[in-house]
Amino acid sequence: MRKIIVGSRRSKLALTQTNWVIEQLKKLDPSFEFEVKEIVTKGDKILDVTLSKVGGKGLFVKEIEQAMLDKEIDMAVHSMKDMPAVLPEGLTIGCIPFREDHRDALISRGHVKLKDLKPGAIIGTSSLRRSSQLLVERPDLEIKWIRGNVDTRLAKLETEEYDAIILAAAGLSRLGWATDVVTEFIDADICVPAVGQGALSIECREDDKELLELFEKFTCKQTERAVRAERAFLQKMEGGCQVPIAGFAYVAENDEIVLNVLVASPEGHEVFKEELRGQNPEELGIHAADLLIKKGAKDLIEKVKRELEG
Ligand SMILES: NCc1[nH]cc(CCC(=O)O)c1CC(=O)O
Repeated sequence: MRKIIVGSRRSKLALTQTNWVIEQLKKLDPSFEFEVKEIVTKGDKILDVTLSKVGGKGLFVKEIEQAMLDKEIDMAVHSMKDMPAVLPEGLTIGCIPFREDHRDALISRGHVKLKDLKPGAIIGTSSLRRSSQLLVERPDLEIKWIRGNVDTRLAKLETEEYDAIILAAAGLSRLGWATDVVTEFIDADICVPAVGQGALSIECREDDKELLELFEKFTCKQTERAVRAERAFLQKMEGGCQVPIAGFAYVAENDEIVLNVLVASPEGHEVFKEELRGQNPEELGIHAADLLIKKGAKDLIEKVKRELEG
């Protein structure tokens, strides 16, 4: 019997997701044994700065990927939205399970909805994607950076001066928070979710045929097509983390993929937004990026980069 070593970050969300996936895989095929190996990543150690300032997404994933290449672990479960657009050679996303709620969730003191928050209300988020889109709706809001894991942020809403915070609905539900902690689920047309938000990514070595065969049974084809479109968009945009980029796709009844994308300026003054439909995920994602680039999104990205460097 093969024992699969599963690498996981030590955060409660990461371990919860990892253990949940292991339980599902065991049900699908009881012939494997699993062992979790905890890995502390750079992203977990740096808690005092905005993520976008210290290198963004890759931080949570890189060390885990290295352990996989070194065969210290065989697979890992990541939040899809923490995955960089390009994977290291030799590794692959072997499985994308059914997607949870893709939306962002507003949690406010006294359960006051977004449109009813008092002028100048303080919103806790460290995501440029969320802050810029909220500012489009409510330019008067004040954004205050907040860090820490989901439970820490919820605690800060009680103890620090935030009027509201925004978190991914999926993270909340995976951690066992009932939906009634959420004041308002924000629809994708108001706040386009992060690429991959609400989905999981199970990564393994490209040549691990045994695992890939097992993963086949746990893959959600529709989520996979949607996420592939989103990630093709992300890769083609090459935005880095200083510019708000968002992408969300779903598969409609006729099997067509509907992809919503957004690139915006950090303050929400400039917004490039599109909705496209198509059958081929990669073509659709690239097409979406090309459209935004043509409208000026790439110039905006370059401008923001120059401002940060200069
Ligand atoms: N940025 C951290 C992160 N990475 C994945 C999730 C949770 C949910 C998901 O899978 O999208 C979260 C928390 C959050 O954004 O609220």
